[in-house]
Amino acid sequence: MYTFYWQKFILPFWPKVVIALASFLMASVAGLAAPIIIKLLIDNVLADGDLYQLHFITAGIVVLYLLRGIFSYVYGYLMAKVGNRLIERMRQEMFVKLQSKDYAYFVNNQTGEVISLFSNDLTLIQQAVSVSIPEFFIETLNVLAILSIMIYFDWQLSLVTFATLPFIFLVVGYFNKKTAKIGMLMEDSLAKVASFLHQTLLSATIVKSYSREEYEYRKFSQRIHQAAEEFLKMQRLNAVLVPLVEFLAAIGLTVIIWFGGREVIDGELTIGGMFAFLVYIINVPAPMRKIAQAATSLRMGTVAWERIQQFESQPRTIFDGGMEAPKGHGLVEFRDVSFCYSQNTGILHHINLCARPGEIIAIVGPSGAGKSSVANLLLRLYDPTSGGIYVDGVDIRELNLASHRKRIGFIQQEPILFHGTVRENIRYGFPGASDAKVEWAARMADAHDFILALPNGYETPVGELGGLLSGGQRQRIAIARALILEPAILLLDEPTAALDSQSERQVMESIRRASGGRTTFIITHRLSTLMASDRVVYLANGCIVETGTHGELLQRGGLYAKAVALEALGA
Ligand SMILES: Nc1ncnc2c1ncn2[C@@H]1O[C@H](COP(=O)(O)OP(=O)(O)OP(=O)(O)O)[C@@H](O)[C@H]1O
Repeated sequence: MYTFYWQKFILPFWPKVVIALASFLMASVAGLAAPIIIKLLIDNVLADGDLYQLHFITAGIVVLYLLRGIFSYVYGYLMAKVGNRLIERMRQEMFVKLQSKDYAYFVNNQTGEVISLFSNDLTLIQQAVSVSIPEFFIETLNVLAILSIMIYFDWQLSLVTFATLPFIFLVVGYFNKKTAKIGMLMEDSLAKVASFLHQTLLSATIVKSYSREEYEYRKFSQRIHQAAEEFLKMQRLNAVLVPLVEFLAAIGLTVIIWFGGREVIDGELTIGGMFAFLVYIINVPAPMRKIAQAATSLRMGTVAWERIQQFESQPRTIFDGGMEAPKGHGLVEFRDVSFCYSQNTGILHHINLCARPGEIIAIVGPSGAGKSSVANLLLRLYDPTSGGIYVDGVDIRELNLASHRKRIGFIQQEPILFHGTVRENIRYGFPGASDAKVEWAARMADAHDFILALPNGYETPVGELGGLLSGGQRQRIAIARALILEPAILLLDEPTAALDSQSERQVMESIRRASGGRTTFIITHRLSTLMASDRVVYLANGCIVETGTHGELLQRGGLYAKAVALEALGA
């Protein structure tokens, strides 16, 4: 945390940080001077009845507090500015890191917890860095300065008064430890609430269709109740801490009145000196509380920092090969490919497959056979455990990831459209595409006519995740979005599974048109799609068990023919 503080906060912003800290020091010095002025006022001005000095000192007090106000403002403003800038940079850096994460990271981590890293954890770091660390050091200096001035004035009275301080330290330290512990639990609970909320938003249709609102409400309430309980515990601790510290400080005050009063009566201390002492000791609890709060917030910031470190340091497994993908026709070869996800035993075994440009290959098989895993490997979301995938004769691990993926038009069962217009969505992968190109892609995907019939044509907003369009329309826009890059390979994972038969016909028509001249893989269980393919690859338990045209495989009477007869082609 401290290396981070130095490298990310002090070094890049040092002029502002130095001015801010200097202002904070000046504001503290102005605060420290006040009791000395009170002493002057009582011992010299009031005792001598000097009216001129009284005016002078009164004006001095106004100026002193005005300066204190100005310095506090400069400190607060500059620190907030630097803190915001730091967090802005960190968010940008984290976003870049997030986008470069392996696909496996997104599968294995809860979205809400990742969002919480970007919101809660960064806010904790901002608080620690721009408020707590400077406050911790400067308020410590402040307390030390108060104590030194007190010793300078009257070391005996100081020592008697200080006898109460260790108790204040002990109490503050104890509460500090407890609050930090609860604070961390609270952060965890809040991250879980965020995660739950995110899942609820994503699954709104399921919750509604199963009428599980009450059940989800109860689960949400449980989580939020836990976070609220922890928050209450924290507030209760603070509520005890403040009066306790004030009580201990009041004991110090009583000591000064008793011991200092005797010194005044004996003529060893002036009345002004005793007042100055009282003002100083009254001023001790506030910085002590700030130190304690700063220490708590520092601890929470450190935990948040560790969580972010963990997020940033998770190793990647998919590396960019660096080589630009050569312009080719999209000849795809799986050469003896085997694969397993980290926690699984073998998923794919010795897959050998060659798909030529212009060919439509249907991948079929029972659920869990490994069909989507084949797609994941071709997209390089994962790498094979052994063997290799070659496109136009080059191992895809040697290629630049983006240039490889841009050659593949990937279409999923449930296409994700972004909040924006139809045109923006089609242009997503090719921001510089002309309107004519967008229209070309839409025509190729058989989407142009229905787009023109929308209220604002290509400028019609598609709604959150494309919710304002029908499933078939969303799918055809997704096909247009893939086609605008003129990919050599089309990869379709159950593109019509979620559609009714009329939408399926329309989408199939657009796929047929789109696949012309490209190497096309369709993972499907629809018979109509299978019959349109040039070759069927039947997968079972991660192995290719049969391959041939639909007709050939039916004639062979093997597993595929049995699956067709039983209408069990996998999903
Ligand atoms: N990200 C993952 N991490 C670990 N295991 C996974 C992952 N994705 C899939 N699997 C496992 O790998 C096996 C093959 O899954 P895959 O999704 O490739 O099958 P599929 O044939 O496409 O199935 P379906 O037709 O049901 O979609 C399954 O046993 C599944 O549990």
